[in-house]
Amino acid sequence: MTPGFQASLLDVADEPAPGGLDAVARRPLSHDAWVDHLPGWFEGADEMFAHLVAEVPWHAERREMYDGVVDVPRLLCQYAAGDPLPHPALESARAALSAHYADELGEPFVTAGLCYYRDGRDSVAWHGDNIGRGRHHDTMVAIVSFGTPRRLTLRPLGGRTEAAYPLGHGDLVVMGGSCQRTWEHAVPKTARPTGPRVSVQFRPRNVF
Ligand SMILES: O=C(O)CCC(=O)C(=O)O
Ligand SMILES: [Fe+2]
Repeated sequence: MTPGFQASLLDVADEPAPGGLDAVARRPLSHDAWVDHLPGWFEGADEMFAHLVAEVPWHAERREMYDGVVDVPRLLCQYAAGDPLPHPALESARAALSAHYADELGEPFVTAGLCYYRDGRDSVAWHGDNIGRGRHHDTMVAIVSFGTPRRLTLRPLGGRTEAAYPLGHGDLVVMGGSCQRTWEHAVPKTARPTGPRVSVQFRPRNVF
C-alpha cells in the first residue's frame, strides 16, 4: 500500500473500472458555466491509485513567475493524443466520457494530464484551462481523482469562491460550458495533515 494513504478495506479486491454516467448531477454556474459531479465513479480506486503512484513517470517542473523561477508545487505527467495511458481503465474512462458528452462537446476527450499532490503543500493556484480553445470557446475538462480527498474550489474570474467540491477517491468532476474562460479553479494548499492525491484530467484537443 502507498504510505500516507489509508486504502478503503472494501475496495482492495476490485479491478479498477469506471462506472456508469447516468447519475452525473449538473450544477449550473453563472455565465453559462457548469460543473457535473459524480462521487465514487471509479471502482477499484485503491488499486488505481497505487498503480499510478508507482508506474507513472512523474517529474517536477520549474516555471518562470514574476519573481523568478519557482518549483511547480505538484508532480506532473502529460499524455498527448495517441499516447498509451498508464492504465487500461483510464482508456475506458476516457472513451466513456467521450461517448457520454459527444453531443454536447462535439469532439472526443483526447489528452490526459496527470498531477500528483504529495501532501497538503502541493496545490494548483487559481487559473482557467484557457490556453488554446478554452480561451474563446466553450469546452470541457473532466477530472477523476484518486487518493486523499482535496478541495477543488471555483470562483467567477477574480471573484470570491462560490463553489467547492471535495474531490474524493474515485470521484468525477467535469467543468463545462464557459467555465474555463469565465471562472477559475484551484486546489488550495492545506495546513492539515494530508496524504497524497493523484488527479487525472481529460481534455479535448487544443485545450490546456
Ligand atoms: O488537481 C486537479 O484536479 C486540478 C488540476 C488542474 O486544474 C489543472 O491541472 O489544470
Ligand atoms: Fe485546471
